[in-house]
Amino acid sequence: MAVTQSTLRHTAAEDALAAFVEKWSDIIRKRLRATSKSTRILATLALATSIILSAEGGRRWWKNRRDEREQGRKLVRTNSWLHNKDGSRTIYVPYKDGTTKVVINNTKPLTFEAHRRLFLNPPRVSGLGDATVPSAQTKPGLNLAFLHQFLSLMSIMLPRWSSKEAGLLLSHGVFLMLRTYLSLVVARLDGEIVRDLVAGNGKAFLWGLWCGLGGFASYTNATIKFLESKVSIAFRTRLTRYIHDLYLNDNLNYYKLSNLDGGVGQGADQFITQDLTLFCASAANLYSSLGKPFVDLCVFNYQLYRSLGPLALTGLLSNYFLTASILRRLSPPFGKLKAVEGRKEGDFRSLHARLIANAEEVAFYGGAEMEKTFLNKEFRSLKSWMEGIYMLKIRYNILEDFILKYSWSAYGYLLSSLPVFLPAWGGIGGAAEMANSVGKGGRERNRMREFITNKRLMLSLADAGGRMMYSIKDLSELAGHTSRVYTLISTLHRVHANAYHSRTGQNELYSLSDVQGTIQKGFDGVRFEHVPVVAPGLWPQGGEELLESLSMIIRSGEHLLISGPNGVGKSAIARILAGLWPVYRGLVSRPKNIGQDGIMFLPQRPYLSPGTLRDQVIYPDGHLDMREKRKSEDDLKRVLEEARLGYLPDREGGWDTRKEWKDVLSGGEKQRMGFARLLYHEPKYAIIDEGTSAVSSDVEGLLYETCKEKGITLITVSTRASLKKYHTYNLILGQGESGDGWEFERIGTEREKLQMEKELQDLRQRLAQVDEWKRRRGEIEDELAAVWTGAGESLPAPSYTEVTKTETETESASIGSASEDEGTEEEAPSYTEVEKPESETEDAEVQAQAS
Ligand SMILES: Nc1ncnc2c1ncn2[C@@H]1O[C@H](COP(=O)(O)OP(=O)(O)OP(=O)(O)O)[C@@H](O)[C@H]1O
Repeated sequence: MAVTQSTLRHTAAEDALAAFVEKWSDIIRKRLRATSKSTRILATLALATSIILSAEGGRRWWKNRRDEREQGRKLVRTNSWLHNKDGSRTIYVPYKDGTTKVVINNTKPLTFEAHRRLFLNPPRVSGLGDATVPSAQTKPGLNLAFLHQFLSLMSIMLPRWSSKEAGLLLSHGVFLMLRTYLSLVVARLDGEIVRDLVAGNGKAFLWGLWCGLGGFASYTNATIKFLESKVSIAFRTRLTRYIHDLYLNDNLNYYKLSNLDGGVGQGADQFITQDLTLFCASAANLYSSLGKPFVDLCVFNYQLYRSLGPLALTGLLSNYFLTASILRRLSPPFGKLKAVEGRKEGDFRSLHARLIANAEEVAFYGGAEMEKTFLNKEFRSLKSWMEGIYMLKIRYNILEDFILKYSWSAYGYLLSSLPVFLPAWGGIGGAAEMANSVGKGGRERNRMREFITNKRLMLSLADAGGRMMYSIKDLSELAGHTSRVYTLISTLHRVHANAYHSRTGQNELYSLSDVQGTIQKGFDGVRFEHVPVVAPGLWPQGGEELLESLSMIIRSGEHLLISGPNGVGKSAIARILAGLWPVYRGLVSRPKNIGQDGIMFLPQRPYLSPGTLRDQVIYPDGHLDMREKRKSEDDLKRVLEEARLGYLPDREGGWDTRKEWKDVLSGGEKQRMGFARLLYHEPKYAIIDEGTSAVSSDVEGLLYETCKEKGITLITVSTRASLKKYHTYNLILGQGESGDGWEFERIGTEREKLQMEKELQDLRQRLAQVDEWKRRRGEIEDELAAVWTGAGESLPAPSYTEVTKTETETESASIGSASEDEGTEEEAPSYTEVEKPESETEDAEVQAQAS
């Protein structure tokens, strides 16, 4: 029977297909017959052209894709990217077997300017204060400040309604609605299944079980979760790129943020990694966890209003407000607690990062115990803070459950009884009560039905309302994360725009609001005009003056040595010149940035970047920049040889080797790598801060001479006087009694000549004593000769080598026949042995000094 059925169905399907094909071929045939010959030729030509064109298009597309894949692989291998004409960058990231192309658009300066108002001049009503102290003034929580902060961040995360993020939010919303709709359909289906079961309708019952709604609902739920993660990562991408653009740019904000401003403490790492992630995740989660209950609340409230009347609705609404205000009043300040927790997490993490960065130094000192103490102390502080939060959460949860679960249900019964006790106010239910057209039994059944319906509604409503109320806690935690991210961005804006204004109207001396000097870029030389050298304090504190006023000028080809005792401010001059520290007064002129006509700084602590060996030599250039400069690997090899590092590519396994270079290279090698960079970039000016302290003195000389040969004007910061010979000028700091004086002099001037002459005079005086020493030696030799003759035999004075031999022989002889030999023969050579070489050495020394 079953077989017959399937065969039947099979033939029916074939028939239908045949009929379909027949029908359409008929139509096409008829149309063709109706068209003229020329139209047919034209159509054939058009078809042939389009086939040819699309084949060519396909071929080109395929070729482009292949080229792109090839380029991607190459760029990934060399760790570099493409600069596009509009300032954006194209990078390739590994994806599956190949690479995928990502275009990164830099945030435009105009966007930063537009946002500055939001972050530096918040509306007065938000209570965020002025730009001087961004958000630390206001406690993070559910207040207007939170609203302002959140909306400001939203303007970055959702820049346009046509952006990808808006699309994601929209589709997320659609799926959320779909889920609400599906839960309604499922509820109805539930009812139908029960009805069919009770009615004994097996076919309909099974059909109800097998309908594909379950699969669709699961798909919807999974998609909602997926879209939530997509929204979160899209928000995070926007914010991270924005922050990176503001953090890493020519204004050196990454240095100034922690060294001059201090608004975000030790650094931005915890803010950018942890707090940003938490903020984006909870913002995306809140959208879905608040969206559905909100829709439910609106729908169910309307239905209850219809069945229970206006009084019940007023009661319901006042209940919400009352509950929300009680919960808000009695809830601990979760926002603030979260913000402090974030800070403590950051401190703990940065201690670990510090240990990793300084592992070798700590290991040499054997400082594990001490470091452990620091780490445990920080962790204890974090742990007790978190325990405190959990204790507060328990109390809050008890209160929350009591109100939302028990008081609300009692209140619900009260509202459901309204149509019975106050029928005039009881909506449709009350009207039914008052109509009183049915008998007593009928009225009770009606009341029962109404009550059950209302209770169902009330339960759903309580669920939705409860979820909204539970979200109060999530919201205040979100407020904590929001405040952290807002603080970071507003501090970055403040550093970027240099927006330091004194609140009292009076500037503290040498604070960041007291910067009056000028820095001029593009000058062919280095010039300081009445510039105080000041070590800055963290805003709003003032700085510490190291030198009152410095004036000097260095032109191309004039090399300068800045010397002086430790901590006097030698590196400080380099920091001012590089723009790390502000020019508080006067004028600083310098060449433009790194480049052929520019200036390059070699810092005191050598820095090695992550990447290949090639990247170390060409830093801060990338591989593509190197190509654009038309430099080849042979050039790099030559540069390494000049820096006495020619063996590195062979030793490390080629230019593409990637290693933790800071551990692989020795101290001296790191410094020589700095010189290799200098010789690669060949800037016109270079500032070398203690750049050869770990390099042997013969190589040091060669490095200096090579740089000078290449036409690099050197400004060296060093305590080593031996470097003087490579320079034209010397700036000596730490002069005078208080140590804040300085002298700027030419090396090899009249004064220096006088000094040298004084030293020569000393030498001559010592040489004059040489004749005296010679006479004395003659006397001693005469005396000795007399002693020898007295012993009965005159021996020539033994040479140094002979002495060594004699000594050994003497030793063995003395072991063999200690009693036989008398002291005279053996003792005499040892006397001469000491005397002669000593006098010879003296002679040599004196001659060397004289020469
Ligand atoms: N980031 C900073 N913020 C504030 N003050 C600083 C900072 N860095 C250094 N200082 C202070 O500035 C002063 C000068 O430091 P600088 O590094 O210029 O000394 P230096 O003469 O180069 O010493 P050395 O020969 O030891 O390198 C020091 O007293 C130091 O404490």
